[in-house]
Amino acid sequence: MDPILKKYGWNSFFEESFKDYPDGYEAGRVSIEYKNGFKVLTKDGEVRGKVSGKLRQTGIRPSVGDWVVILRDDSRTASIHSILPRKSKFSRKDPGRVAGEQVIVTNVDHVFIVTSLNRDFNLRRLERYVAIAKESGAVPVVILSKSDICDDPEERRKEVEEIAPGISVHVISAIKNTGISELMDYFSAGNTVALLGSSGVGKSTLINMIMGYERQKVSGIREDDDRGRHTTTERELILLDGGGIIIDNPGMRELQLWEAGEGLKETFSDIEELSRLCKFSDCKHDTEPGCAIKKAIKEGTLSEKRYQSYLKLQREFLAVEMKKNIGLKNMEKKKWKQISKYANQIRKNKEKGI
Ligand SMILES: Nc1nc2c(ncn2[C@@H]2O[C@H](COP(=O)(O)OP(=O)(O)OP(=O)(O)O)[C@@H](O)[C@H]2O)c(=O)[nH]1
Ligand SMILES: [Zn+2]
Repeated sequence: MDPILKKYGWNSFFEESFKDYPDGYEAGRVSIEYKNGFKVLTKDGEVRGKVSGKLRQTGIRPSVGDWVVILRDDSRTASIHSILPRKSKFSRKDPGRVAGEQVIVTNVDHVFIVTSLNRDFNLRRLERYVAIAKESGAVPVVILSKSDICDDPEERRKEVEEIAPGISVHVISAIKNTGISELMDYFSAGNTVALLGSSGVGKSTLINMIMGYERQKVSGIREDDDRGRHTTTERELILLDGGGIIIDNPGMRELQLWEAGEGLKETFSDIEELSRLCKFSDCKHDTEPGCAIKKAIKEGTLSEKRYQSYLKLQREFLAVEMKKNIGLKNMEKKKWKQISKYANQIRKNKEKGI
């Protein structure tokens, strides 16, 4: 396996889907998305990648983090022929389309869910982020930041561990430089970490500390101005000196539960398990007798707030699913409209003898 690609996160999973490509095709990882192209890291350095006509037709666009298959035009430019299957994927509803999916980043191994130990601390929001992270296929890690301004960080840690069983929780302070060296274990060679969290929780500060220097804002880099290209996002996949990969990730703030069926179930596995104990298999956990959820709430083994949070996220998820279906139906309608228009045209041409 190529040692340089390995540094960028290449592994047997991607190798397996790449192995049947003929000679001349190369694998590379998308590190930045520009308005009309991508920066792709290859074993021979960076190239500027453009999506091939065939890939464009599929409607699937590469995202930061993707492993892509390229054919070079020359040493610095290449066309992107395909996207290798993704190990994990963060997406949200495309703000520009009714029910379009916008993939934000892919192939993330660990996602740091950062929340600060001040007013931002909110167990319900954490549950939501954990569900999104689980659904993506990445492993969630909770980072409780700014412990220096919290009276009882260990108490908060316990609360988080309760709602997110099995998930690692780290308490850190950038000011006091505590808890950060433990995070370095996640930056082993080839492992990709992305950060998720509200504005102001200290994500940039943490990235700077991990990188060991004050990183320039990606948006400030305008290396392509001379050719009229600009970065469209501030997202960048960065290789750390000590190995490991970090995706600096402003866009992840507005993530919705785009796809969260399994992620939601896993996050609330306690509730899912309880509901299996209800007397009726279609129990609405409302007024039915023998309801295990109502019983657990009454006995204090399940918190009412957690149950409400579960219901809320489930409603949100169902609403998105509905929108998706409406979007699909509209797409279908449009397609048939086009087909009948085309058929009419053919008929008219025939009548005219064209
Ligand atoms: N008290 C305290 N403040 C911190 C700590 N880490 C970061 N801050 C401060 O929190 C503020 C926000 O930090 P940022 O790193 O910019 O937060 P961010 O999450 O990157 O915010 P966005 O870029 O808006 O997403 C800054 O004023 C930091 O100095 C910490 O450990 N303790
Ligand atoms: Zn029930």
